[in-house]
Amino acid sequence: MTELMPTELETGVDTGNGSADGTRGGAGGARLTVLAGPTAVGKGTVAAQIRENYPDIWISVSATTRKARPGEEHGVHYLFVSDEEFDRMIAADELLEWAVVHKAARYGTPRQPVLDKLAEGRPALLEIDLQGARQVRETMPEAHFVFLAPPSWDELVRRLVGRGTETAEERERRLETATLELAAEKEFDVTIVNASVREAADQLVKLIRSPNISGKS
Ligand SMILES: Nc1nc2c(ncn2[C@@H]2O[C@H](COP(=O)(O)OP(=O)(O)O)[C@@H](O)[C@H]2O)c(=O)[nH]1
Ligand SMILES: Nc1ncnc2c1ncn2[C@@H]1O[C@H](COP(=O)(O)OP(=O)(O)O)[C@@H](O)[C@H]1O
Repeated sequence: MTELMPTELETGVDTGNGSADGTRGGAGGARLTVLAGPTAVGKGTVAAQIRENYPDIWISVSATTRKARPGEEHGVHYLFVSDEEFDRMIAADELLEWAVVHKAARYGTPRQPVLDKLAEGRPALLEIDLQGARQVRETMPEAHFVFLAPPSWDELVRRLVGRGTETAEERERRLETATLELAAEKEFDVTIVNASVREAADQLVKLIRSPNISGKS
């Protein structure tokens, strides 16, 4: 695991030399980047910032069995599917990875769109939980694995409470999971500390566009 400083990130240069290893597109040297981190660290916020400002980066739309929240659109934020449809996707081997998250609902990454984007040479980003990141590491070890960390534990709790989308009981459960997730930081190639959303997003974009980190070929 490497703690990347902004100056190191500046040096990430896309050589345009793609390879045919399945995780990098031929034309643009695009590679899959996986972003994970504890609940409420700001994964969704950083991903939204990238979606808005860097349209060249493709962000995977996950399938989920959870209900849509007000303002969420099918096909934009998630593919909201029934339990039966999720079962079918698993049985048909359509998911690159999937997991039950926060003991609440199932989430999974449709495989084909990811492979299509990488084949086109377009950089692709998955914003998924730790269990999913571990599965992708098994099947696509050449991907970039990026851990988004909070500036401190207290700030993580403040963000979770401040978001106001969970009950006190759900928050307790998420914080228990967060303790385990923070301990997994060392499994990742790079850590980005999400102090400022803009800076974290910019650092992540540099990584997404960079063909190599941590000595990966
Ligand atoms: N394994 C896996 N986790 C996912 C996927 N999509 C989203 N997640 C994770 O599911 C968790 C819950 O996401 P969400 O329902 O948007 O709630 P929130 O991020 O806590 O507001 C987050 O930790 C996401 O990273 C996916 O396709 N696979
Ligand atoms: N860098 C940051 N500084 C302050 N607040 C942040 C930052 N990043 C995210 N937040 C806030 O923290 C809360 C959790 O962010 P969210 O993106 O929902 O987390 P996650 O997707 O990791 O669960 C939200 O209220 C969001 O506005």
